[in-house]
Amino acid sequence: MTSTELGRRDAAPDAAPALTRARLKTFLSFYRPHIPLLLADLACAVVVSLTAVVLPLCANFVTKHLVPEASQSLDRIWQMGAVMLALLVAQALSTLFVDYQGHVMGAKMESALRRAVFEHCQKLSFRFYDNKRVGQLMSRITNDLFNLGELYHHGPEDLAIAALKTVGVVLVLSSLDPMLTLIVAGLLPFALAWALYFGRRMNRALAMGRRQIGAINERVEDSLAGIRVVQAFVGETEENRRFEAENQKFLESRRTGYRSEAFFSLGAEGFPELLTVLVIVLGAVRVVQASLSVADMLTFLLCVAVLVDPVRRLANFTRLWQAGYTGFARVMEILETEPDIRDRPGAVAVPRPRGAIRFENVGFRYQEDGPHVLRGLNLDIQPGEFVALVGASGVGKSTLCALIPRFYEANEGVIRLDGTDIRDIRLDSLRRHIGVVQQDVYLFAGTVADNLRYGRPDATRAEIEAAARAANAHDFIVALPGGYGADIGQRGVKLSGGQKQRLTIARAFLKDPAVLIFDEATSALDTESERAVQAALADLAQGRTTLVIAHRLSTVRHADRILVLTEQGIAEEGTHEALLARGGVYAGLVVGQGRL
Ligand SMILES: Nc1ncnc2c1ncn2[C@@H]1O[C@H](COP(=O)(O)OP(=O)(O)OP(=O)(O)O)[C@@H](O)[C@H]1O
Repeated sequence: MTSTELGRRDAAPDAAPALTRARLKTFLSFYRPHIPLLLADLACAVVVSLTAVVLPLCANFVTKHLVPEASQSLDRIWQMGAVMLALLVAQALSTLFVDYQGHVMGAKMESALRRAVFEHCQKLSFRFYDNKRVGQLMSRITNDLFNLGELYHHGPEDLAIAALKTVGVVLVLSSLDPMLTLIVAGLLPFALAWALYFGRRMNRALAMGRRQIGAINERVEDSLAGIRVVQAFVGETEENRRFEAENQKFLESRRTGYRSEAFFSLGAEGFPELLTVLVIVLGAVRVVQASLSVADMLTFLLCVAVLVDPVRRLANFTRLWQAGYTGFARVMEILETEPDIRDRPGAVAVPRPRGAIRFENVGFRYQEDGPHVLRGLNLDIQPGEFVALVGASGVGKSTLCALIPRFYEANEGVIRLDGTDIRDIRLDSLRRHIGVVQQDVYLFAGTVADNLRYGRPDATRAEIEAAARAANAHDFIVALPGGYGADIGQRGVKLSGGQKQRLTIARAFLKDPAVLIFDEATSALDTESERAVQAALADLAQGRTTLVIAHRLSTVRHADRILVLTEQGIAEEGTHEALLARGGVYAGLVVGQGRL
């Protein structure tokens, strides 16, 4: 399945997907590590069901046989009392086990699947995330998996208890009065149909509610993450309106859900009452006709109470199945999405490369049927060379750089690092040797030190400080309240643009890559910050191959080589002076920026 297909699925109605044999097999396979617990859970479910059936039988025995002979059997009544108490204890202990260990089993399965999904998400490429909404992914990893955990736990137990109780009770009742049993059992399908009908409507509304929660998540995330833009554009009213539209849809789904739930509960509570009245009236008639004893009628009444439980459980199972299986299918869609960028068979880890990069006839497009962003591109970069990439916005500078660490895979041609096709190098090894300082700086919520250490978790405090000094960041870091331990806020909001960029440079210093890709920030920094960033970059570039996507021509001046990218490919290359003298595209760009 492709990530585009997945993106479309999120917008599709939340219908439960078809249950195929293969899917069911996969669904059940997650029980495998928990078979002992599952069997214990089922054994307890058997105990719960049998005790529920045996207790009315005990009552029957006491009222039918022991009470009439009370003078000789008081002791036996006490004994029966003890037996019933023992049954109750067994039932209580089994219920306790099912409620506790059964839930733990479900939670373990849920958490293992959540880990698998999260780990799988880490492997999926940029292309997957280009087509995905984080809010919807979050709702798969949280809500969907919660529903699945519930199904894994309650599903087998509900089915086992419902089946055993129904069969047990019907057997007991038919041994007492087959005719009355037939009437009582004849009502069961109606009760079930009621429960299933309203249960299904309730589920549909619940599913709609879940989808709406995903949409609300998405809105909240988008709006709050972009709060600066919202406030700068005075977009609060529009944001509130868009949020409220989703919120209202959520309310509507809840309203529909609660209406069906009310009818569902009406059936769940009304059905036993109806059966009780029926058994009292018809039972009394049978007693008067001497075809039923009062003791048997009492047993009937006790059994009717037991019989309600399977109906409730079956309705509950359909709800769990609908929510859990839909969740399972949605989660499997992620797990079944093959990472499109993987290690080739036989790919190897390489030692620190010298840093020669070569593009041979490289072509790339983002969508299979989309336009080429790069086509027939040839490029040779020497180890240690400082190369600047310039060109109009959207010509593919960032794309070209993203192909080197294989964030995207070139569709045509070969890219080599020190002569080796990068697809023959293990992905982790390749990326470990390449440092990327992205244009839209991403810092994690946490402290300065945590962020710097990201590329090298074992870095010592001295190494972190050295990297920060090299990136011209040390002085501003120590001036922060808390210094290296200062909390920088979500995505580093408490720092300026230049400070954030210097932190990412320091992070790259610590990683010490052989190849450095620097996508310069387009947003203008003040002169001092720019100078600090430039000096840091110049230091960082020492002794490594550096590819800079330059938006400010001051970055370019001292480059060993400037590549001018146009839609037709590399149109010009040379030093700043040589290209100026040539009076071509580059000279035009320089004039356009008002700098010579
Ligand atoms: N993830 C993506 N999915 C689809 N198309 C994309 C994606 N990223 C970029 N593009 C398209 O590819 C083309 C090249 O984009 P790229 O970001 O490489 O240009 P650039 O030269 O780096 O631009 P800028 O100087 O503005 O950063 C553009 O037309 C852009 O719309």
